[in-house]
Amino acid sequence: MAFFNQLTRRSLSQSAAMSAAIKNVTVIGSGLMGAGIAQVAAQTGHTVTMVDIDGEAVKKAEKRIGDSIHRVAKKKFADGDEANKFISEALGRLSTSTDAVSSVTASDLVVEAIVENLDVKKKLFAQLDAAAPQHTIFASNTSSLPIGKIAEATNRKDRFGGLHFFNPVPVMKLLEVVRIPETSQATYDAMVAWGKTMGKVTVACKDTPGFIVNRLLVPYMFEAVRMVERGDASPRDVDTAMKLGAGYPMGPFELMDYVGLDTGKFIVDGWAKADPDNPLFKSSELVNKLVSEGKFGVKSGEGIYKYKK
Ligand SMILES: CCCCCCCC(=O)CC(=O)SCCNC(=O)CCNC(=O)[C@H](O)C(C)(C)COP(=O)(O)OP(=O)(O)OC[C@H]1O[C@@H](n2cnc3c(N)ncnc32)[C@H](O)[C@@H]1OP(=O)(O)O
Ligand SMILES: NC(=O)C1=CN([C@@H]2O[C@H](COP(=O)(O)OP(=O)(O)OC[C@H]3O[C@@H](n4cnc5c(N)ncnc54)[C@H](O)[C@@H]3O)[C@@H](O)[C@H]2O)C=CC1
Repeated sequence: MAFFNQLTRRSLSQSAAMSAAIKNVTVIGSGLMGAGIAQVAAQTGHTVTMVDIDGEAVKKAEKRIGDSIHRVAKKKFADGDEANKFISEALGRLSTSTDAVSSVTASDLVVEAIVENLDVKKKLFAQLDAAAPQHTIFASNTSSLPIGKIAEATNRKDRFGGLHFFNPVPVMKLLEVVRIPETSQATYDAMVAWGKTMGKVTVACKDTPGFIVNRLLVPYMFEAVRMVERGDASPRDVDTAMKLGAGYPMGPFELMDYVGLDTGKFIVDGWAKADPDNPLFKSSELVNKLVSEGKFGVKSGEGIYKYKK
């Protein structure tokens, strides 16, 4: 018992040391998710570098962060001066870059939120592994790819895990923390502790397809698409039905447009490849067609529905 307590104390103090050390955060990818993660990290006192290969994407992200942080501050502070102070301090902690490798040299934690493609993620992590300090924890925000496969690109599997946020990050309270067999206890504890400093409620999940939420949500969305493809109901009526009949804040088609049909397609295509006989992972002609036309949803101005640009 004394030995166990000693071990527990040691691992707790190790993880406390690691989480206390998470001050500098690099977020790679400044799309829907990366911008949200960078914003919340800056709001909660971290020094943040937000990186994207695309300079235009960085500019768009800065605009989205500006809008979102004003909404957050308005809700948080009745006093306008306090709200302005909160905004300017948070934005003061956030810088941007288009060079991933040079942005991790002083990083304690790297959260990757780039395109949902295994080879692209592995290539990025291999480059970062060579440049980041030894203590730096690497995490992927992937929706559907195996964390263990992404980690193979590095020599730091013990300091690698999944940190899966939800869209919109400043609003959604959940963070799924995913460990692979090699993730050390200290790394896992540091990721959970960091999630709490980000104001999130964490749940633990093994490295299984879709973790918890997406394993349930993605088949539900694609079943809604199949219903429309069969001509059983219109997207509008399905959305209305699920909002008013099941209490969901958005119907499945509104949510697909919100998260991005391209991301949805990457997810089911990947799962179908790994498990071709699973009827829940069948792709959809409608989604494939929209994605091939560049209709990704809200972010491109059109998906299932049309949006004002
Ligand atoms: C194809 C399959 C692909 C799957 C892809 C994988 C995806 C993943 O890996 C995991 C995911 O993220 S799944 C998506 C999870 N997200 C959801 O389910 C969102 C559902 N929608 C909602 O909760 C609300 O409609 C929502 C909160 C979005 C908006 O709420 P409302 O409709 O009530 O609209 P508002 O009145 O504008 O907002 C309500 C309150 O929230 C604040 N707010 C909204 N957006 C914000 C943002 N971006 N930044 C900061 N604050 C924001 C807003 O201020 C408002 O606050 P109150 O003034 O207090 O009401
Ligand atoms: N959209 C959603 O609701 C959610 C998405 N995710 C996951 O988060 C990740 C990002 O998704 P989104 O933000 O929706 O995508 P997005 O398409 O909005 O943004 C991705 C960004 O990554 C950039 N990028 C691509 N390759 C890069 C590289 N090598 N280096 C630096 N930047 C690069 C792109 O220029 C783009 O700006 C994906 O893995 C996705 O599965 C996780 C939770 C929710």
